[in-house]
Amino acid sequence: MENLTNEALEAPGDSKNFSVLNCIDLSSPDILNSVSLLKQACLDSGFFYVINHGISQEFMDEVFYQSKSFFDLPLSEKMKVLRNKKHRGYTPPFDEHLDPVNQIHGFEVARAISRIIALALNLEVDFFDRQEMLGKPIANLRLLHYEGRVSNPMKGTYGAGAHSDFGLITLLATDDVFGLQICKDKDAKPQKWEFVAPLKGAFIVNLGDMLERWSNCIFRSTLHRVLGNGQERYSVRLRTLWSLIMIVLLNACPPASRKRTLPSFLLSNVKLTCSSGTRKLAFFSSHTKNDTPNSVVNITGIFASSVEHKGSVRLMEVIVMQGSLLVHYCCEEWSITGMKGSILLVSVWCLEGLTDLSDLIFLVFAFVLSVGFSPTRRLELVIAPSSSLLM
Ligand SMILES: O=C(O)CCC(=O)C(=O)O
Ligand SMILES: [Fe+2]
Repeated sequence: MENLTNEALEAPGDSKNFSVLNCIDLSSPDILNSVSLLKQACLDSGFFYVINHGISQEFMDEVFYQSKSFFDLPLSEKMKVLRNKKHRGYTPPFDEHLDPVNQIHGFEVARAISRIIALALNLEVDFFDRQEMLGKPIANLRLLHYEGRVSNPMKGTYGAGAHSDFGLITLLATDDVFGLQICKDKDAKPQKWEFVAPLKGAFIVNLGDMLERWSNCIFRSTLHRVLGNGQERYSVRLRTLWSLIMIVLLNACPPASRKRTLPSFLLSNVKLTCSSGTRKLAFFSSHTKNDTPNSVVNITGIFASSVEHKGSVRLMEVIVMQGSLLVHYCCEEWSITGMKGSILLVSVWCLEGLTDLSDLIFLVFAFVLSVGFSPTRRLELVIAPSSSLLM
């Protein structure tokens, strides 16, 4: 457990406890300036503010008002809308409530930001904002209520524990109570946590793990957490993922090396035949400059086959949004004097409730077969309910 004093909980009067974030004005005609500010922020912490996003203050005030009214209801009332198996509804002690109307507003902001992100990655402006990507995004809107408890990091109690968000980007609106902290370097000892100040009318935006991966670890998905200081706190969070079905194949360099080359992206469509029929998939791959384009991804038969990197499979990650599933697959070769092998790690995160187990089994085995499983490989399969991720 980290070695923290209660200073971390004090209302941050001292500016050195703050992270100074760039502010992107979505209404600004100076797009080059926005791209530059956003790129700087994405390289630094992956956190920034957006202002003039087109969602009115009156609307946000109403959202917070409704949120507060809901959380003020007696528990018995709230339990009537207990979350369902798709994780929609009330979740004690955290509360969530899906409002599709509000999501439409949020998507427009996410779309506008994704266009600037694309430019910052030297991609076509509509790279992320196209039908396959954000056409029918999976998104998750939460109204969060932190009861007025005082967190104690030394005892491991938090408003929300340290995590990074998965997905593309997260939009966060908070009231004016401090609590959100980021840690730019998770490996630093001791870790340094900085407050992100609430900014009236702005959304705090942070990049998710997927964007970190897609950008070859250049853009950051930063660890963050929420500390309670005794005051009640409300926030509204929209996480955007992608369209319903998508495969992302990445021939990423080992994360440890954090190689600093911008990937180029290749987009094509493949068909996947699985237990519930043929599905059209948007297929994305990235490759580093050293790879020969197209040799990186070799699609055979019904599924993508292994990723070649200088003749051998080095590291491959496949992330599949299969309706409600997110499968994260990683194959890494190791070699210790005289011994060689590889590790296969398949994590299956069930985002919306596991509805079709046969699809899941199919996917896992397709992955394993596609790289040629051998006894020297260790296979780890992690199936985690979404609630453990959606903290
Ligand atoms: O409430 C906040 O300030 C942050 C919430 C958060 O990080 C999350 O829900 O992923
Ligand atoms: Fe988060």
